[in-house]
Amino acid sequence: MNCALGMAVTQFPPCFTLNTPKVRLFTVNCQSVSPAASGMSSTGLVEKPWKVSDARLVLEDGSVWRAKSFGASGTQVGEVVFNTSLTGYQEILTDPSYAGQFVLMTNPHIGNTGVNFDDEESKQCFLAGLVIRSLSISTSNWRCTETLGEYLASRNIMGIYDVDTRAITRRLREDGSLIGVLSTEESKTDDELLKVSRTWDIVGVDLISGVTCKAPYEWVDRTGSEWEFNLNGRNEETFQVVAYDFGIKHNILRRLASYGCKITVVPSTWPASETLKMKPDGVLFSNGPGDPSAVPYAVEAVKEIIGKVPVFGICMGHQLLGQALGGKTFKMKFGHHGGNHPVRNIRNGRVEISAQNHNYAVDPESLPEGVEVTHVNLNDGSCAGLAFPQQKLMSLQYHPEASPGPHDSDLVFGEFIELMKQERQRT
Ligand SMILES: NC(=O)CC[C@H](N)C(=O)O
Repeated sequence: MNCALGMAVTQFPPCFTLNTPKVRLFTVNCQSVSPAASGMSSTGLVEKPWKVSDARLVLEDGSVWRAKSFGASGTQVGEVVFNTSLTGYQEILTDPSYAGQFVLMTNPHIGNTGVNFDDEESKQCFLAGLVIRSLSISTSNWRCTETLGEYLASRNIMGIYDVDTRAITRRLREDGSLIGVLSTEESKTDDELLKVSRTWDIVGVDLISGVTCKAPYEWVDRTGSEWEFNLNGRNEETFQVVAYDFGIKHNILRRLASYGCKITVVPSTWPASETLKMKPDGVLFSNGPGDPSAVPYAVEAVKEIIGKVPVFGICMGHQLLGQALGGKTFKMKFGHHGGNHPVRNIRNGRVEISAQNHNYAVDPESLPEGVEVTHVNLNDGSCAGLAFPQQKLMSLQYHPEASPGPHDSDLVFGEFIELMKQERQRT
C-alpha cells in the first residue's frame, strides 16, 4: 500500500544535472490546516467527523498545495500534466503513456461512475497519481464494480482531491509542465519534498521498459458489438499485423481486430529481424510513455523495418518514426492531453476532434524531403500526422482509437488496411 519514495526514485532515476537553488516555499490553498492535518488525534481518535487535508503536493517552483488524499498513501514523485477530457477517467488511469506523470483532471467532478471491468486500457495503472478538484461522494453506474478510491488503493496509486486544480492548470500553462512530489507523510518536511522534486527528472528516461509486455502474445478481441461503428465496406481479407508494445492501449488492438487484423503483440525490444521473419502485412508502432530520445533501441528497430512493410505509428510510434526518418523531436511546453483537440486533415481539408496525450512532438522542418505532414493540430500548428508513401508509412501524433474521446479519426485504421492491401496486390 505504501508508495515509498525510495521505490519511486529507483523506478525513475533522478537526473543529477538540475541544480537546486534554495527558494522560499509558499503554501497555496492552506485553509487553517492543523499540523497533524489528518483528522486523527495522537491517540488515534477521530477529532472531526469530516476529512481534513492530509496530503501535500509540492511543485518544483516551490508552491505547496494542501489536499485530501484517497487511494494509496505514501510519497510519490512525477511530472504534473493536466487533462481536459470531460469523461473517461478510467481509460486515462490505465493509459500506460502516463507512466511517471500525475494526471490533473480539469473537469472538476470525478468518480461519479466508479470503475468497471470493461474500460481498462491496460492491465495496470502506471501513472504516478491522480489530482482532482472534487471526488464524487456517490457512485452510480450500471457497469460499476468498485469506487474510484477503492480501485486506486488496490492498485497502489495515490490520489488527491479538494485542491485548486484550476490554479495549478494556469500555472502549468504559464510555466510549462512541472515536477511535483505528492506525500501523505507528515514526517517529511516541505523542503525535503521540494528537494526531491528538483533532483528528479523525466527527460531522457526510458519509461517504455517499465510498461511493455515481457513476451509476444496474440490479440483477438474486437470492439464489443454494442460499441462498434458501422464499418462501411468492412474488409473481408485478413491481415497479419505485428504490434510493438511501447505501452500499447487495448483499444488500438481492438480497433485493428475489428478491421480484420490478426495481431501479434511484441515487446519493445523485439528484434526487427524477428519481426520481418514473421512476414507481417504491416507493423504498428504503439503509443508509450516518456521521451522518444531515451529509447534509441526502438528507433533502430523502426529504422530496420520501414520501407520493407507498411507501417503505422501512433503517438510515441509517430515520434519514433519521425526520428527513424532522420527528424528531431522536442519537448512541448505543457503538451496536449484531452479529448477536445481540433486537428486538420490536410489531405481532405476536414477537421477532426481528437483525443491526445503527448508532451513531445516531431519538428516537421527536420524531416527529409518526401515526408508529408498530413495532419496539423489547430490549437498550436504542431505536426499531428505524417505520411511517406514511398516507404509505405503513416503516423498520427494523437489517438484514433479514442478511449476516451471522440471517434472522428477511426477511419485511419481503414487507411492502414488499404496500405497493406495495396502492398499485397503489388507483391
Ligand atoms: N501517448 C503517447 O504515446 C505519448 C508519447 C510520448 N510519451 C509523449 O509524451 O509525447
